[in-house]
Amino acid sequence: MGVMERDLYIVNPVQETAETLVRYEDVSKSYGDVKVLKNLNLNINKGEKVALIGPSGSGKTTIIRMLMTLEKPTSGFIKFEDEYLWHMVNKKGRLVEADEKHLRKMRTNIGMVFQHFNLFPHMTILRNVMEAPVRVLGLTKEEAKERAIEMLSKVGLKDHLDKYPEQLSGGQKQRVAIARAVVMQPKVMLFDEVTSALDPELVGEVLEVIRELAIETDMAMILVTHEMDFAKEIADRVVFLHDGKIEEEGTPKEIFENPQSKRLQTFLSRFLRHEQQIRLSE
Ligand SMILES: Nc1ncnc2c1ncn2[C@@H]1O[C@H](COP(=O)(O)OP(=O)(O)OP(=O)(O)O)[C@@H](O)[C@H]1O
Repeated sequence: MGVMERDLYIVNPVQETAETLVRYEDVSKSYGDVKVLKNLNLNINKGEKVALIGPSGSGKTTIIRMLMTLEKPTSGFIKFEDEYLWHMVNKKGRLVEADEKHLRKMRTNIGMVFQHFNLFPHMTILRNVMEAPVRVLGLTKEEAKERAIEMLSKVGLKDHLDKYPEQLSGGQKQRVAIARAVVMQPKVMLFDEVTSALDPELVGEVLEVIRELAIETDMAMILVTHEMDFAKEIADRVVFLHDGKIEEEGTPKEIFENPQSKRLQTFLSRFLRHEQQIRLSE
């Protein structure tokens, strides 16, 4: 790819196309006086797998929490297909703040897996996965059960349906959490550092499940991750954030093999040094 094309890609003109699923339009987020996201413009296409990388505090988690409707943007718009997430058109045809009903409807398109599994401790694994399809989608118990068993089989937990979360390892719990989100058939799945609370030997099994989902499904995925090899392998696009802004973005090959900005180069070299240290100490 020539230099000009690459430069254009970094600048990211974020044109909306028929393929656009999610679009952050000039989105800023502040906590008090602290601006943690600064005029973010970002397109996520249907089915696209996007990895968000960057130093601690650069705003990665905030980006996906706003999409999950857990944090409200201070300014700007988040478009989801033909609608806005945090806004809706009222009877007079004006764009106004979304009400709870609108947010609830929009949320059904979005699935999220957190660092900590957030399973219901008093429910079996099967009930954990069946609960939302019955309550939110209105499926019958039988339909939800069938769907849940299929999903739990996919993540390798068919033999644990009647167990409770406390009887499972961290890796298994995280696989249940993934099944619980994916069973809703969202259009986009959000993964927020889903392996960072796990013992190192359990990381692989969770990444493997996500990798398979990435290959098999046409859901879009946004992953906040510190697993660079994983990002390299499954992402269509990698977005590097620094201090609340997109500093650089590109294909994994561009970002990891030919980083342009000094900050990205520094970030990656620190990361590699850190990984080498871990390997040496093992
Ligand atoms: N509820 C909150 N109140 C105040 N400040 C917050 C809140 N949530 C996040 N922040 C701040 O916003 C900034 C961005 O946080 P965010 O979690 O999005 O970063 P991050 O890139 O995901 O970092 P990390 O890799 O450490 O998770 C940080 O400085 C954080 O301290």
